[in-house]
Amino acid sequence: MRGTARGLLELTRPGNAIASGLLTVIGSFVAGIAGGEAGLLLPVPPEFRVAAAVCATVLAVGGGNAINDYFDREIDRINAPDRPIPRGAVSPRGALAFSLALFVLAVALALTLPALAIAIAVVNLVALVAYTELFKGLPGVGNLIVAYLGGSTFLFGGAAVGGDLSTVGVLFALAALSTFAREVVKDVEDVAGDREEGLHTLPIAVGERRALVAAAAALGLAVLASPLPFVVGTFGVVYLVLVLPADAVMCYAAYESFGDATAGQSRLKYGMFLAMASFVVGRGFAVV
Ligand SMILES: CC(C)=CCC/C(C)=C/CC/C(C)=C/CC/C(C)=C/COC[C@H](O)COP(=O)(O)O
Ligand SMILES: CC(C)=CCC/C(C)=C/CC/C(C)=C/CC/C(C)=C/COP(=O)(O)OP(=O)(O)O
Ligand SMILES: [Mg+2]
Repeated sequence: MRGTARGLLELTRPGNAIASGLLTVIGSFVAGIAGGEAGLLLPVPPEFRVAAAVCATVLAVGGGNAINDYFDREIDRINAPDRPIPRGAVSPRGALAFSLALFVLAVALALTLPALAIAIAVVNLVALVAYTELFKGLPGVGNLIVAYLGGSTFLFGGAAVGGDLSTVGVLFALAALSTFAREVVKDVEDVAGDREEGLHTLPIAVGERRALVAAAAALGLAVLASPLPFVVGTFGVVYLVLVLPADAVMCYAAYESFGDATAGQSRLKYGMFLAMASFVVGRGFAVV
């Protein structure tokens, strides 16, 4: 039983779910927490809406990850044998029921938010459910969807408080470009299992080297655009100082991916978390 509970928690990829919740908080603060009441079904105060949006994000990401592992249960015998379903900690039916329960809770919380936030939540939930079966096997399409999903957390947080989405839009682009790069590197890592399953991911369709060049180009664009929250947005100079080391880690990771995709995608994630920290601290210093 304890094994099952641990397996269920692992299915949600709690680190990613919590990080996504943090991106939502950042979106709310950057957009302006005192934002408007337009399009609300219920008269919910903005502070409660931030909490509801964060919890909806954490639950939706947890559900999205669990349903991905449900659909990937065969392929993960090759690509990820230690995941909870292939190692027997959780049954496929249990994983599916768990993910649906998380989605229902996420929708219930999203209904307390303005219309734009509800629309983002609905689009994201459809994308999360459809991703593995419909889009993951089309070259680049699945990667673009996960990139959109990662970036959309900022928009969701901003929309939850009815705030100004201009700087939030820049954060969306940075997160989406860097997530696209990492997803392509992850596909290079997974080529063996994906090929056996008949998927046409980007590296299978165009070759590993070209796919890695596309990933490096997307990451390069993100790094070049990373000063924008300072230049055209509301971020202070502390942000600029902190984002530079994050940029350096991500550039090195993209280079490393050409020799070792597993090490590259893992370092890329570390760089993205550093960038996320620079958003939090840099934005905080702009306020005081
Ligand atoms: C250049 C620049 C400043 C970029 C910004 C980078 C930034 C802040 C990116 C946000 C990405 C982030 C921390 C996302 C949270 C976690 C998340 C939603 C990850 C996506 O997960 C999908 C992935 O395929 C799951 O795999 P794994 O992580 O290997 O378990
Ligand atoms: C704001 C709201 C309502 C939702 C947020 C939605 C977000 C941020 C989702 C993040 C991306 C996510 C969790 C995608 C889930 C599916 C996925 C790509 C899981 C990764 O699975 P792996 O098994 O590592 O990779 P592949 O299955 O793609 O090969
Ligand atoms: Mg998977």
